[in-house]
Amino acid sequence: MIQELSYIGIGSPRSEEWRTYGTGLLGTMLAPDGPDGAVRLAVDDINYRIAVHPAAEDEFRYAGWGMANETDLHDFVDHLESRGVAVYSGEPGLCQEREVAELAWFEDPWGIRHELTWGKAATPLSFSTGRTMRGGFVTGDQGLGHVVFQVPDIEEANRFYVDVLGFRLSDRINTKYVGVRFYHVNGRHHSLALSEYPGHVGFNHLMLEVEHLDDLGRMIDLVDEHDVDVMQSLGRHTNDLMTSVYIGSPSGLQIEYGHGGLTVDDLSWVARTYNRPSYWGHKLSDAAKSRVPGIVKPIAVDGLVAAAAGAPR
Ligand SMILES: Cc1ccc(O)c(O)c1CC[C@@H]1C(=O)CC[C@]2(C)C(=O)CC[C@@H]12
Ligand SMILES: [Fe+2]
Repeated sequence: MIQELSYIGIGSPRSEEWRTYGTGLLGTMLAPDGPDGAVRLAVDDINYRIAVHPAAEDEFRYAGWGMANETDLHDFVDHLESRGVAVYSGEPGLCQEREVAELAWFEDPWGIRHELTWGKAATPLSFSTGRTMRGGFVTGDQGLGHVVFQVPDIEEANRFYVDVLGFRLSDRINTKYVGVRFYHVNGRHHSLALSEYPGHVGFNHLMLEVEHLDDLGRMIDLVDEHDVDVMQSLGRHTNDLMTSVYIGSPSGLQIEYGHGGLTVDDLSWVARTYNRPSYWGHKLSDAAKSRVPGIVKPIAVDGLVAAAAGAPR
């Protein structure tokens, strides 16, 4: 079973800007660069959890999921193969770069790459925040945070992520405009959410949760000192009760910066359907309305690009 969201990687022409964005605004810690010059950021004593690889265009590269141990990883790979998923084992050089003991990877039906790992390197007492903060990030047995992908077909995605990968549904939010499903793999209300976006596949946001409301408030104060837009104003979500703000980044994806998220207990949890995303706030800014929602690409349909075939952008 997948235990946690462990790390993520993106590619970006503006990777260098993540040094000041990551430390001065997010409050993450700069870790040593990767072998390709990737900017790497730590949010706790795990050596790094966010990698921004230099690339010609913004792209989602991979999400890394942590397994409990080597037996669990091997059993899970066997399970995936029995369900017809092509799984590739990570070469020693790749394991070294990700700083994990072992790695296996596969792609979802639309090419979103997932890496299954165990034994990621940690250095006790190594973490300190990149800017002055009252506390740190909420990680531990809740993992890095959560990732949200846009997929062209939410029902097909649900079959893959739930029936094959074992993500557990926390709840759904269905509005006039969008359908989103939220999934947990540990106490965190969701480590993964999927939003339906016909004709497209995308990476909308990474959520990082801080222990103290003050550190969310101060981040909002600091936005003006960086070349960054607020995409959704401060608000509180109906399902996970998270108080958060969404900001842009140098690389297309958004960062949801939150505090006070709910934890779930599988023994008693019952999935609900909500008809609105937030109790209050989370107003879309003009910047958000004028921009593509994340690192979003049209998917190929019968050799044509969906956008060219008339799908909504
Ligand atoms: C509604 C909600 C609850 C908890 C969260 O952590 C969270 O990020 C959200 C917002 C999800 C958000 C949305 O509702 C509108 C459509 C969005 C912008 C997408 O296309 C992906 C994320 C989606
Ligand atoms: Fe979120």
